[in-house]
Amino acid sequence: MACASVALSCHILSAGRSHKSRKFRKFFREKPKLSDFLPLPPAIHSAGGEATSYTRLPLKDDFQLDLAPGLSTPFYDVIKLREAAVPAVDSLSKKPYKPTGFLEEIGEGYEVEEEFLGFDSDDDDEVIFGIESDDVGVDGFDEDEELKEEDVKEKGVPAVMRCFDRAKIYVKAGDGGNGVVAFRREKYVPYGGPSGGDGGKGGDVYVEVDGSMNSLLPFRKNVHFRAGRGGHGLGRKQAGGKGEDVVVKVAPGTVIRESGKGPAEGVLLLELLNPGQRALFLPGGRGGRGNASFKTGTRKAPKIAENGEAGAEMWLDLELKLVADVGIVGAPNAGKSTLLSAITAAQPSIADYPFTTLLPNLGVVSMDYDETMVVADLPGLLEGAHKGFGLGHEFLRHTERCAVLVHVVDGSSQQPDYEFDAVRLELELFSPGLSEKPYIVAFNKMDLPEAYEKWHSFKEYLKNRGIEPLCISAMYGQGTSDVIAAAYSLLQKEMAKRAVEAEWVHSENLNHVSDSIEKQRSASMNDFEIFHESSSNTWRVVGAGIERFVQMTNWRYNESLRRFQHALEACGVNKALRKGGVREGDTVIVGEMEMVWNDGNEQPRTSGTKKGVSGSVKWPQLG
Ligand SMILES: Nc1nc2c(ncn2[C@@H]2O[C@H](COP(=O)(O)OP(=O)(O)OP(=O)(O)O)[C@@H](O)[C@H]2O)c(=O)[nH]1
Ligand SMILES: [Mg+2]
Repeated sequence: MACASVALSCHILSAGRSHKSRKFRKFFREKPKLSDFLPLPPAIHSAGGEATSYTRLPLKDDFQLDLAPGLSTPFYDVIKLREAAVPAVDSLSKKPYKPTGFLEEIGEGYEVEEEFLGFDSDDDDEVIFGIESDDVGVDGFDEDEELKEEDVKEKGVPAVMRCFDRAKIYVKAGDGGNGVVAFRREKYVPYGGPSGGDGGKGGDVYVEVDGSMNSLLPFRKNVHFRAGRGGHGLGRKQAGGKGEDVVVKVAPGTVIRESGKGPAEGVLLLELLNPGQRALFLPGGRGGRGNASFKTGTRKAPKIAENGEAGAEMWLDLELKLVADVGIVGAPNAGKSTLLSAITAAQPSIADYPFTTLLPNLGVVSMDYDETMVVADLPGLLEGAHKGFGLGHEFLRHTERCAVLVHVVDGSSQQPDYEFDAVRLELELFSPGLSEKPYIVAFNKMDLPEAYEKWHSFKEYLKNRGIEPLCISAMYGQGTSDVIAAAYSLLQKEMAKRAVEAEWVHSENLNHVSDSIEKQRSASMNDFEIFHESSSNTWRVVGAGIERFVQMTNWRYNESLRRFQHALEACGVNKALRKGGVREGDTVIVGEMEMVWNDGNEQPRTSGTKKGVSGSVKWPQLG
């Protein structure tokens, strides 16, 4: 599949509005004249691209209105956007357009200038947040095959697009190195004493936001991230080295969840928005102690050492949400990409068929030296997008991060007002929060007579609902400066509202996952629960502290057994088992260790002060 040749580019565009939009800038106030939108000759019509031969799918019939029987006016809730308006894949795999045109004098209202309008798609340094549509391999479509409505229900999203903004990875912190048992042997030093060094700490796992990344595609090939294990201790009290850290780099706007079991979403762990943010995610395991560390005044030659602590491990679900200020939404073919190309230097694919845009494109509008806003052009929405129809579902969630939405309505469609309502309904159904975002309505294609004719009634329709729409011709860059100004002013207001929230986000402790693991590691051994399975006479002792103790015990040394028995007695496990009614021969499981309970008197003595215990787990009966 064509995934391998995916061309990605990440840019924050420095250029502001495109050259062409400046040339054609013309503001209209209350009532625009049709002459304001004079169509240009075909050579220029493309404003970045002729539709050439890709007009196989109907343009205006993308929407159909289901009328209630006997009614000439459709109800709001029977609005239907056609589901089947999905392009043939082969048509997507062709170069969308390759325009090169020169302006000519075309009449009143336009500047006369020779100007290069197009770009060569071969050498374009494309400013998109995603992949070029000609590189996308989409299965299941044939150009010659007639698309039937029932064929295109819930559309499968190609693998490359799934990986673009979602990934599942495995991270593991390094295990601590083992401590060792060693004794100093030197001439003339008869009792040199213990000299086994401690193991080194395991490597940590960090997660860092890399500003140059704009997708999660790198995780298609790299799924496992393991930090290095700590070095084992050595003789002469030499400690092992620290394990190598691993840094998982993610794109700005990545949300990290613990992988959920089943279809349910896992627990939200981190939201990484800004480049440079770095979180210590999983701390490496502690190194095990060597026998030098066990030396005490009464125990001069201990023959015991610990294993290194196991590093924490986890499966994570990563999800990338766009971090754009303004999101352009609308039905397929409404002119969203054309608008983006008119107000920014982005050069998204534009063509006369629905679903030209498969992945979001980003562009930056710079009003002033330090006043910029990031605008995202999103794939078209159609009815049922909130349920996963078309491409909408994959990308609707990208709009969740946008502060402001710009609704582009195709003025030349049959019923622009119903198209607008349907898109709003889709947003609302996906998430009520989306429809509450501040938005601007841009009635597009005003250069076409059929759009011009409908503008007045559309405006009235929205005005009655308290909305003031703007009319534009994205193709000729007319009215787009009003859209920018309105979006920017809404954005400022929204940002002021969010300032308090942002403060909270910045003060958030990014290392909280690692902190909670550390906290769990320092859990007391006295904190445990006992579960009894009567059918198999099994007793399970569950507690982070005691389980960690078992994991770090190196059973190769005999003294480990004594220490373990002592720990079971001291932290009350034996007592609790006896109280629960444990009997001779029952199985006791602590962590990965399985033992048999022994009621006899052969139990090891735990300390000099105690005379022995009247029951203990017998060592060892490995399961
Ligand atoms: N006449 C005219 N045509 C326009 C205008 N804006 C866009 N178009 C045309 O409408 C068609 C669709 O434009 P796009 O920008 O690709 O539309 P889109 O909303 O991004 O479409 P999808 O990505 O498929 O959802 C193209 O043929 C454009 O040239 C406009 O202002 N006037
Ligand atoms: Mg588009």
